[in-house]
Amino acid sequence: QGTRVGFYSRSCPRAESIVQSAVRSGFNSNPTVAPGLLRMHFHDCFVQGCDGSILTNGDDAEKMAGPNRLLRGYEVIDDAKTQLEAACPGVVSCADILALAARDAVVLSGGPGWPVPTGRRDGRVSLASDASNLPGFTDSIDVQKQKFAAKGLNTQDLVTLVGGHTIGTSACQFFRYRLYNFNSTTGADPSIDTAFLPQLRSLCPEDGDSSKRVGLDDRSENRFDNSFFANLRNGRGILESDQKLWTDDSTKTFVQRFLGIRGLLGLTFSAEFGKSMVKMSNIEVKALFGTHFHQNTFFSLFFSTTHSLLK
Ligand code: HEM
Ligand SMILES: [Ca+2]
Ligand SMILES: [Ca+2]
Repeated sequence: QGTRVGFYSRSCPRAESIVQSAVRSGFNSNPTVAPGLLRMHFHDCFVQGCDGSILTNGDDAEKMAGPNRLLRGYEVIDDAKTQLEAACPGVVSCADILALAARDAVVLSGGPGWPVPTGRRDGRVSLASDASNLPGFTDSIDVQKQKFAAKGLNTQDLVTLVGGHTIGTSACQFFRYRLYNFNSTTGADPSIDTAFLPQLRSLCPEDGDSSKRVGLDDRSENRFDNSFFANLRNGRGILESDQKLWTDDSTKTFVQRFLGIRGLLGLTFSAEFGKSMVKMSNIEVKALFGTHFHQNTFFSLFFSTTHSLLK
């Protein structure tokens, strides 16, 4: 794929620990940067590949697009970049900082760690109009699957990665329409647990503040755990797109497997999450000479040569 674990082990040996300490100190002063950084990496990878394009400033840059406007944690990436430039000027890409920071954010939230392949090049293109690749909260399962498949991610990756909603929050604006006048018979989206509905309505009143935030994983928004999937089973998903993972048979099986439903081959969320994250973080990785093949060839030649020279 053009990336490999330990890419900076010679050129900037402290790279990973510098990112980790920046994420930790950002998290200590504001824990919401953890979900923020995980989501930022996802939004980077789905637009122009994992190339740091989400970080570019400008009136028409990606970060100005609707789905990106509420991203959080930019200050943590800036802090890590500043420290890395002091330690190893011009070596570590912003795309790699995002990939490492997403992993570190999951670990700080009590989730799994995984080795992050590095060696991404930063891109130069960042256009708000490209953000239409990103999945939307009203997307059907078919559309969600198509958008993930377009990035080389299968149905299991979709369910696993959306499991990232085990941490973090959503503004009322993205799901309030499910609570009032959703359809003429019941008033609310019928897939919402009837015991949960009054709670959601009091958190997001019909004429209330649309920027008010509600945990995506009810009662476990700070903990990277399995609870998100149990909430889907119980009709307690917050986003329409999340709750549909339970109504559609093709995705429901994976939710059930994460829940360890009897008769189905079990899947361990923490282990699968790391694997799917590595796949996601290799989306359209920029190569030095235009193709992945060339980049791989270049690096393996380069490293085997330097290695034998150093021996
Ligand atoms: C069908 C796919 C997805 C849709 C439609 C979707 C949509 C959303 C929406 C609408 C929010 C609320 C944003 C806000 O109010 O600030 C959100 C939050 C979040 N998303 Fe997703 N998402 C998807 C997949 C993913 C994936 C693959 C990841 C990571 C692997 C992810 C990680 C997060 C996190 C961590 C938050 C909380 C952000 C925070 O607290 O600041 N999402 N998502
Ligand atoms: Ca990108
Ligand atoms: Ca959780």
